[in-house]
Amino acid sequence: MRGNKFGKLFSFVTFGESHGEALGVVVDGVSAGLDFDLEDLQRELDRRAPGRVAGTTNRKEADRAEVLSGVFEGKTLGTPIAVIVRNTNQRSGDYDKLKTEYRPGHADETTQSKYGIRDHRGGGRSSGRETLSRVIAGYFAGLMIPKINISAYISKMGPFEASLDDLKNAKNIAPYNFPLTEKNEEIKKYLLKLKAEGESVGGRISIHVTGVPKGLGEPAFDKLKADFAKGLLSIGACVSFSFGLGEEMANLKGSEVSSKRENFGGIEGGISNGEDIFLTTTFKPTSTIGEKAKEGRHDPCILPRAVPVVEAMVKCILADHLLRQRAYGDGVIDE
Ligand SMILES: Cc1cc2nc3c(=O)[nH]c(=O)nc-3n(C[C@H](O)[C@H](O)[C@H](O)COP(=O)(O)O)c2cc1C
Ligand SMILES: C=C(O[C@@H]1CC(C(=O)O)=C[C@@H](OP(=O)(O)O)[C@H]1O)C(=O)O
Repeated sequence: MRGNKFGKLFSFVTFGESHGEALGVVVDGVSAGLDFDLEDLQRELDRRAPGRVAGTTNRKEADRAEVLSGVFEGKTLGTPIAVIVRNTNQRSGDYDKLKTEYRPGHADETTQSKYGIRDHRGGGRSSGRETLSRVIAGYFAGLMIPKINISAYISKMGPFEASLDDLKNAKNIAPYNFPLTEKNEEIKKYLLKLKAEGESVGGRISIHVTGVPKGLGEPAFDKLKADFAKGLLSIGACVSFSFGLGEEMANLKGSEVSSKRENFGGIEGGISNGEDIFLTTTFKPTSTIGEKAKEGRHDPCILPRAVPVVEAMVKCILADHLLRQRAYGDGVIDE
């Protein structure tokens, strides 16, 4: 099975299955001498971890990061960084039926027919649990881009909608990552009801990035927007990506779209223009529904726990492009 590596100069390989021994990541391209803080890394993992928030999966995992290499006396060494997280709370019997019963929209049928073998337990390699490895990579990417700030939030989840202004007015949007935190109790009830009914719902995650230097991205295949698309669409259950006004552009005239540079979301010609970046991703409703959802431990909505994953992928892509820009020495570096 190929395609386990992401990035060019800042790159990482993720490994592990949801019901195996452990999952983890090897991150390559992290500069030497950066301050490493295990508590900060753990905080990022905790934001995504299962079993913490009512109305998400009940699988309780400590998700403790074990750093195996690449860090010495609180600093990065510049060598490959390997981190693992052990699985401790698998309930593999929940998946017995799924050996042969395939869930529309999940990876069961396509993986089985492509490889002739799969670890069916917990979705195996295709579990949303794989994304803990991305969160670890994102932590190290963040060390590489200290001047860039990335905030992702749920802009739509079922009937709940929020805007960037709502985010700007909010202090701490945990645990649901929805900016109108006064709705948290309602959200909890809504998600618990979906769970009890074996139903699921999708929505949108929006991302606001500040402090991005001008000049990241190349004009043809390595456009910054193209790498965002690939990185974000590679997150399980993400079904679309857009930037700036995105899909709304289909309904607008040129004079309306070009009236504000902001409408292009900080990327023109595939290259960052030095302004804030605005991205949007859509997530489908969780594929495990009905009796399988009621019997098992699933997220009735993926969005609350996908927010830190989205932020991590954006960090990795920006760190990679920043390194590429420095290395190629082609064009102006505006840092
Ligand atoms: C954080 C996170 C949690 C997820 N939780 C579940 C879940 O509990 N049940 C489920 O069926 N899918 C869940 N998914 C979605 C599956 O992982 C995803 O559908 C699967 O990897 C197939 O990929 P695709 O949907 O992109 O085709 C989750 C995804 C993420 C990112
Ligand atoms: C364990 C996690 O989420 C899992 C993602 C997932 C899926 O199909 O993607 C299915 C469930 O797995 P299990 O049945 O083993 O509990 C979720 O709990 C996690 O994100 O860490």
